[in-house]
Amino acid sequence: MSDRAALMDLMAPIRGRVVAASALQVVYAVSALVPFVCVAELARELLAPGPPDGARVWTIAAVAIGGLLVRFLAFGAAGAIMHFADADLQLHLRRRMAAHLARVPLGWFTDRNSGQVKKAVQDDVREMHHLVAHALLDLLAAVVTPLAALAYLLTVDWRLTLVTLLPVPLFAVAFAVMMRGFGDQMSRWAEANERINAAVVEFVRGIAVIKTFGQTQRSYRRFAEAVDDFADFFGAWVRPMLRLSGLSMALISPPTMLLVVLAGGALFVSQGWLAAPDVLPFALVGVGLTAPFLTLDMGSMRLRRAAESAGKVAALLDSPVLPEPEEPVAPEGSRVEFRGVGFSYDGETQVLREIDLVMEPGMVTALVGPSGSGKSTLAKLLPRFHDVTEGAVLIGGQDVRAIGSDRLYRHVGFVFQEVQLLRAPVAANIALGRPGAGTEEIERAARAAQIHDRILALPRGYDSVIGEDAHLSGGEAQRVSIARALLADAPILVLDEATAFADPESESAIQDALSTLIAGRTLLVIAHRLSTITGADQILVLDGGAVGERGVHADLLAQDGPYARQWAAYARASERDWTHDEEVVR
Ligand SMILES: Nc1ncnc2c1ncn2[C@@H]1O[C@H](COP(=O)(O)OP(=O)(O)OP(=O)(O)O)[C@@H](O)[C@H]1O
Repeated sequence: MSDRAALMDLMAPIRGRVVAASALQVVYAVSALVPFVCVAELARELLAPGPPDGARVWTIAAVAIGGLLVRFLAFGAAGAIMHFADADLQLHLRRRMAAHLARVPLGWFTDRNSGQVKKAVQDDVREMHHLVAHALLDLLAAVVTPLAALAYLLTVDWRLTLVTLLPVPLFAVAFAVMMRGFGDQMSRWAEANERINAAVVEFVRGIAVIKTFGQTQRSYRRFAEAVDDFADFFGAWVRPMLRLSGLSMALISPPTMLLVVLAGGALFVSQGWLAAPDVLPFALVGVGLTAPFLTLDMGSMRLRRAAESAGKVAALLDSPVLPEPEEPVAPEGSRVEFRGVGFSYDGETQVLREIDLVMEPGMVTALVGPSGSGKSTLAKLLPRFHDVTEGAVLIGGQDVRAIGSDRLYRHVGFVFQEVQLLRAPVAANIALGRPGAGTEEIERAARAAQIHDRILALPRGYDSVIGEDAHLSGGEAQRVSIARALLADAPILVLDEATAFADPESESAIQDALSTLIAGRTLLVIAHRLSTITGADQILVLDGGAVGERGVHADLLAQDGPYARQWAAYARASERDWTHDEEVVR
């Protein structure tokens, strides 16, 4: 769907009101002209030879006042209707987006997509507001008033009307020359801008490294060069354009228009083609004929931007949702089974293939393997962050796709690397695990997650709002999310153990919290710690998306394959870490 079609589509719920407001705006735009026309007509009447017609004079005066009244009423009504319609549209769109986002797969919320959501919900909807509430009506008035003026002038004298319009073709030529190669120049402009941005980002991001290695001058030079390039290019492009733009704008400016009208009028009167008072309407109304050329440019740019934003909102609303089962089933028990599971993010690259895995209740299954081998992807298929592209994932004998999401999350808890805390009180953040949980239960979970004391030390304890009066370290945030999972008390838990490495100070606290969390649960863990790996009931060694080896630690070591080699590397690394810690302590 094109952006423009998307815009029309999104505005469908308020179409009726847009039409009504546009009609009122047309009335406003025409009536805006009425007082000027009346003054011109009055002058023609009074200056005409012979005594003025009193009744006609009064009628003109009445029409002028009536026009003024209608103008104000129509303007107010059109604006009010559009503003109410706009408020409804924004609410409607944001509700639609929220409803849609509640149904997209959890795995869709990557960094990129979250940024996109923020932009669509805030900026893009606001951009559409500008269009609906302001630009559309302004654009309409900018076109209708001059058209009405043109129609009126044609009734006065069509020849002088044509003369009045003389500057328009000249303006068109100057404008066309100015816009030659505009597309190319715009893309060069964007490129130059991008280079500056990249240089700024490099400079700011790397500031610590840059300073440490004494590279400030060099890095700054790159930024300065990018800025100089940009300034040169911009100057070369814009200088001749400014001259042309000045010329074209001067051609259709009111003084030029007045000059043309008066010169043409003088000629017409001297030749006896027109009575002198008949020049007056042209001087009063004709001068504004070219006004839309000045505003149309701005209006059409806004329209384009709003259409672009609408395209992004539509794309968001179009992102595929996770199908919910019509008649959800209940899993019987918490045995987990991956049956011939294959998965691809993009439909082309196979990230997982032919995964078979059974996890009996209470069993610890460790996933190991090199970076990119598919551990996180596999783990995330269980809480249905994505749907498998081949095979099936079953819990308690039921396909996860047939279990309603509410029930699924009561069965499967997860603690992943990217800790998600809401801007809400700490207690509410923990209670997400089980809405309706009492204070006592929340505190018990926090205590078990080794975070209770830290929460009490916050300015308002459990009522402190995350991100406002509660600023938690990475490790503390992890413990809050562990408390949440503890409270949810799901029998199956998916865990990325790397969480434990994020914050060395609280590592042992996190370890204790995790041991409490995993006790007695069926656990699928992306394992990083020797103790978890050696103690696991089964270890899956992933290699390029397939299961390379599987078994318990001792058996795998005895096989002397990839696992044994990886293990040797782990052991060396952790020994080194340990020695390092010792040194620090000493
Ligand atoms: N959201 C995504 N969209 C597309 N491809 C992805 C996405 N997430 C991961 N991948 C790709 O899938 C493959 C497996 O990634 P995955 O994160 O599952 O591996 P991993 O074994 O957990 O790696 P690590 O130990 O580094 O976290 C990689 O090639 C990765 O680039």
